[in-house]
Amino acid sequence: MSEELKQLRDQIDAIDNELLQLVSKRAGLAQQVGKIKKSGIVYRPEREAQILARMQEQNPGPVSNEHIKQLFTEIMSLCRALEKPMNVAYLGPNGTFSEEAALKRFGSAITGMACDSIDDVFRMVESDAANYGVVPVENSSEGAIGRTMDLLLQTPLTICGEIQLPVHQFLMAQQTDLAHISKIYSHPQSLAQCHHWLKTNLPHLPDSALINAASNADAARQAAADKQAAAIASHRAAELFGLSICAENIEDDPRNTTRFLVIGKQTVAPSGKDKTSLVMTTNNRSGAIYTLLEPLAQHGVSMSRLESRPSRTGLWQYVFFVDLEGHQQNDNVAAAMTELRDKAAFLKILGSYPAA
Ligand SMILES: C=C(O[C@@H]1C=C(C(=O)O)C=C[C@H]1O)C(=O)O
Repeated sequence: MSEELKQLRDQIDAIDNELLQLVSKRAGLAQQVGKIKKSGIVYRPEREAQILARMQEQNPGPVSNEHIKQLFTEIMSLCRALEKPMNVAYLGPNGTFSEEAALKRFGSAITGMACDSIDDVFRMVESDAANYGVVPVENSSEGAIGRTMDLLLQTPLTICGEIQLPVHQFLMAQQTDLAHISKIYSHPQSLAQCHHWLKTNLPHLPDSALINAASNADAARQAAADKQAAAIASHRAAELFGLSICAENIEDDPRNTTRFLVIGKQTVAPSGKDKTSLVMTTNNRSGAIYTLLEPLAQHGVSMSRLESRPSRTGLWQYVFFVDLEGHQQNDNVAAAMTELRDKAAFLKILGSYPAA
């Protein structure tokens, strides 16, 4: 080994020793914080969001902000686990984008609970079998996930956070020759997201060869049992089921992103950069939606999302899901909510939480 290399490695070893001492000291402090928390609620999304924002602001480089965020998410994950172990439910099986989203937010020091359906994720949290749930709510190219929105309307749970996950789709099979593929399994939303790529690169496949699966991970499982089949799924699914990657990033829109919500039983304090989600109905007069949006405009509250869903209580009646900028404890949001309570036939605040 050259003298220069040895010197550099000696310095790295010394820094690792210091890092280990610092991480252990931090973990000890988190344990003490855990003892002070009387409510028993360990996870504080607003505090974690502030720490991640500060670390990215102060990041001197050369490590990217994205990697700094991952590193500190992991450090907080292990500190949290020392306060109290945490169960997080998500749409399974393992290898789905929902699992990826859960790990992105909570880090790896959690017990993951893969559920069979979005309904089950809600049930697990409602019954306290899980502390938190992670559910998909919208995709940038395919729009809203209707089931999640319908369940949000009924549930007593609150939204504690949001996760934006760039969704990259991979074509995977037992071998990598596209000519040998006679069918492709995937979740209908992933098939739709790769429509153009499939038509261009596998023109010999009829539409009947594109087979709906319950999830992308389930698609990978089926492809692992059939030599002529391929699956469209996440990179993690290929690893889990021992499949080879035939093509990467085959989504038609490279900015393709899915937004997930964290659901739980707590109200989250303001972080300084928050969102508030609510659902409301009008009294069905003409111009009624204008009446609902007017208080927001008057109090200078920006709306980042407006989505309507059939109300299921009457034909052509709708509920409106609205995301606002700001926390319900902010003066302008609180004032707008007070007015809305008077004007809306029904209003439910789903939660305020740190903006992703
Ligand atoms: C240590 C705490 O508990 C948890 C762990 C945190 C951390 O590791 O920094 C931050 C917030 C909480 O989710 C705390 O509330 O300060």
